[in-house]
Amino acid sequence: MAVTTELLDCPAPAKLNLFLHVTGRRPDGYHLLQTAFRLLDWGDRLGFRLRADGRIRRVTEVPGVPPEDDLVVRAAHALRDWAGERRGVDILIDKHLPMGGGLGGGSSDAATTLLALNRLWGLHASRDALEALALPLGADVPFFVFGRSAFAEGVGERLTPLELPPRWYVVVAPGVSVPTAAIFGAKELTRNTKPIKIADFAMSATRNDLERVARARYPQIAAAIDWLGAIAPARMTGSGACLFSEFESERQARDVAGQCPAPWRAWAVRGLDRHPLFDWAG
Ligand SMILES: C[C@](O)(CO)[C@H](O)COP(=O)(O)OP(=O)(O)OC[C@H]1O[C@@H](n2ccc(N)nc2=O)[C@H](O)[C@@H]1O
Ligand SMILES: Nc1ncnc2c1ncn2[C@@H]1O[C@H](COP(=O)(O)OP(=O)(O)OP(=O)(O)O)[C@@H](O)[C@H]1O
Repeated sequence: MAVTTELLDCPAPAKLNLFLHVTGRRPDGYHLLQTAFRLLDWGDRLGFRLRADGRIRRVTEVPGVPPEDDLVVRAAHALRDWAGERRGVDILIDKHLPMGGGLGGGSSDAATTLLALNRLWGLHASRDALEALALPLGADVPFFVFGRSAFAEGVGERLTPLELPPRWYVVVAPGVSVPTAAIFGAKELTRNTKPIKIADFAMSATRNDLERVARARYPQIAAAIDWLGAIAPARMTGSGACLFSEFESERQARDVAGQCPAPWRAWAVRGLDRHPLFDWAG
């Protein structure tokens, strides 16, 4: 029988890939990347309630994602098996991030689950241990556990902290959902960008190598990048579909977001330096 306890309410912030270079491909088909991750002050919210009976249940419907496939459920099982924990949890999801948006919504939900259950179950797992559990769940999940702006290499799991200036972003969702695997699998994708040094990272000297493929396949993405790009330099995040521009002030960002034509959606959001649950890993 479930025990009624307090709900632990936790944020699952979005990320942007400020740039994304594809530098190679591993024999297993996964791609070697260089990217700069930035957390955003905007995301999903998750609720966790302890269960004494050992069951792990997602108690909210997420359209298109059966509970057994949900990364939050898979993350909870991975952590419980690793720790030998006997208690369970009910998980509520309040989705705000567009799915298949390149904002890392599912990955961030999974990382928040690892961080929250580490606390709820009193496991005291180290950040390194949580990052190791995170990687099999998805290439972006270790970054959200790492919890700071980062320069990432490998498939995204080799993370170096990156100091970034305070910035605002306009994020535009062009109303399509992009399957990451199809973009990485495209024949026309270039996979030989020369590696850069972390110290050489600058927005103007980098790009998103996945953007050309996504633009060609999704005219809505091309049209939205062209609209935003006429106002400020604009770029796709991750494998799309969302795109963004960077601004120094909230006022500029809000002004541009307010001009976004329907049916596209736009948000003005602040870049974060730290994940709000940063202290929840040892
Ligand atoms: C595009 C990014 O969001 C950039 O941060 C990530 O590289 C994708 O991370 P993710 O959504 O967590 O992706 P995963 O769930 O691990 O992988 C989805 C699929 O994308 C492809 N994939 C992903 C990451 C990577 N470095 N190389 C790949 O080729 C693989 O076909 C994989 O089956
Ligand atoms: N909790 C979850 N929230 C969203 N998607 C989930 C979740 N669990 C599993 N998924 C699956 O993951 C897929 C990708 O969703 P997500 O929103 O993370 O994409 P994304 O923002 O493009 O991610 P990335 O930037 O990491 O490529 C969804 O289409 C869905 O099938």
